[in-house]
Amino acid sequence: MTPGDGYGVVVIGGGPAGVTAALRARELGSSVALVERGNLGGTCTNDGCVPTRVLAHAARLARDAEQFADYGLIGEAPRVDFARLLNRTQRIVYEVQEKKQIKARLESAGVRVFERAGEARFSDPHTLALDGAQELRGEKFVLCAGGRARRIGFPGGEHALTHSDVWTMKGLPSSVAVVGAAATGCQLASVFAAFGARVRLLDVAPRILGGEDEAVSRGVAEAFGRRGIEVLTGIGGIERIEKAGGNLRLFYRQGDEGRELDTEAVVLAVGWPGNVQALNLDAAGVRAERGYVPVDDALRTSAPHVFAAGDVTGRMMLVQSATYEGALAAENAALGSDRGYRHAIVPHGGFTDPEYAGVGLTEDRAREEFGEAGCAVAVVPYADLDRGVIDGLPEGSCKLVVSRSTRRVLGAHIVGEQAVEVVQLAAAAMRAGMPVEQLADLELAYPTFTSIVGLAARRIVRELDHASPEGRDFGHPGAAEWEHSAG
Ligand SMILES: Cc1cc2nc3c(=O)[nH]c(=O)nc-3n(C[C@H](O)[C@H](O)[C@H](O)COP(=O)(O)OP(=O)(O)OC[C@H]3O[C@@H](n4cnc5c(N)ncnc54)[C@H](O)[C@@H]3O)c2cc1C
Ligand SMILES: NC(=O)c1ccc[n+]([C@@H]2O[C@H](COP(=O)([O-])OP(=O)(O)OC[C@H]3O[C@@H](n4cnc5c(N)ncnc54)[C@H](O)[C@@H]3O)[C@@H](O)[C@H]2O)c1
Repeated sequence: MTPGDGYGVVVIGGGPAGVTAALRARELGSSVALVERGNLGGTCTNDGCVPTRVLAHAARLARDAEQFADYGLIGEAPRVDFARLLNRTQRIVYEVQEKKQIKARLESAGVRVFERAGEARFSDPHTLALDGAQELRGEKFVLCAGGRARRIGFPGGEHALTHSDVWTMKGLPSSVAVVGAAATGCQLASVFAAFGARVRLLDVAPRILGGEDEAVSRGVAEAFGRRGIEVLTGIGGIERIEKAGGNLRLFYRQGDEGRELDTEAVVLAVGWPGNVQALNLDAAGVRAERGYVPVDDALRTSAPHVFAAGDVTGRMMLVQSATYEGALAAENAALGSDRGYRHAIVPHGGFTDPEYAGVGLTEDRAREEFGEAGCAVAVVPYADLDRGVIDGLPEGSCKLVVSRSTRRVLGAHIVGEQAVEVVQLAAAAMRAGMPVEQLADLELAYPTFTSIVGLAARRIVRELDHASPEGRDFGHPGAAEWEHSAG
């Protein structure tokens, strides 16, 4: 490729990673083109975070209405009009698009945008073929093609839906079997249950939310049980789906036994492979592995002129990480630099009821890395919070994991109201390298859910003080706390 021939940086994908990459590369002076096969916004705006969060908000409103009578409010308990809710969901996706004005923003920054351009595919290392025989040449490329819901092959699999099909449902199914109990599956199970559907949640893994701290898995599973969601973990796999009257019959294995359940809908949430196939990566010399594009810490693929960011790398499939990676890949592509990065402190969570969240090492991982005796752990129940009692939401707990030698926070894992917001405080403390004593000292606002992080930190400080040879004896841990529960 000769200088002046084509764009300095071509970005494939108009989701969070691609849009950030294009803006950053342009900011650094490159000529930039962005190709999106469909609508700008990616899974995040169109099919994932935004519409899912709308359903979670509606579920929250329905749940809050259950407290009306307790708080002296008179009114009928609402029923869901699912079709209307899905209209609202589409409306909000549109409003978020309108708010962001992604195309105008890219274009005013000087990015050439090819939207609804069909699948881009490499025809040689520096050329992309777009639908309609158009060609696009680039010196460097940033692959931000995201991922898609995995489909598993079994007889009758065509009767199963994915989360993308939920947006066009005609009405609320009376019963749903959600297969896959990680972030997507748990959120879907939670909202369907909140609207009154009978929900069965199945997973081959021994526990739901298998990537989270064990306390989070247990806390959410128990809470789901209290809400009538049947959690079926450790299944041997799905065998087939058959039509049975107006319903579906799902056959699955549990140990040596074949089992079945009848349900109106089956939704698969069994994984999220990268969108690699259509890209014809071989033509660019880019290696794909197990459905993703592997990258080094500088986000470089196996071809030195091609970078990748976001879900397509299979590293950390979250919006905040996709945007970080998009910016970094663009810098390395535009500047020819080699700056590396590994995700370490990534607060994340799910908008289930109750919410869950985590950041840093799980307790098990921390004990593996720092030794059994190297960690101090406190678990504070939400019931200790006055705010939990005030709002009638005492369910959940906050676990804080701290290194005994450095006194730094290694991880925080929360189940309970506003958990995804609360965890950000622990993340900030981790990023600042704050000793747990400083976190314990913060005069956090009362009465808030976030103050649970302070309670956990103070519990650990007391424990560490007790344990140190020069430590002073403050008496029973927790005795000097204003917020506590006798239970
Ligand atoms: C149900 C659900 C809920 C989620 N909720 C959250 C949440 O609450 N918080 C959070 O942080 N994350 C959430 N996620 C994850 C989040 O959506 C992703 O991590 C994020 O969208 C990744 O951004 P990306 O830019 O890498 O990919 P995407 O957002 O998927 O964007 C990739 C884009 O590339 C385009 N593309 C693909 N192939 C081609 C091609 N060959 N040519 C041209 N264009 C192409 C696609 O059309 C797409 O627009 C959720 C995911 C799901 C499925
Ligand atoms: N709130 C959020 O931030 C949010 C929400 C949704 C998704 N995401 C992100 O999107 C990515 C994909 O998440 P996901 O939940 O869709 O997929 P996942 O790959 O994280 O989990 C898939 C689940 O399906 C199970 N599974 C696999 N095969 C199965 C089978 N044959 N039968 C039964 N169970 C099976 C796995 O054990 C696992 O629990 C994740 O990285 C996640 O972080 C984030």
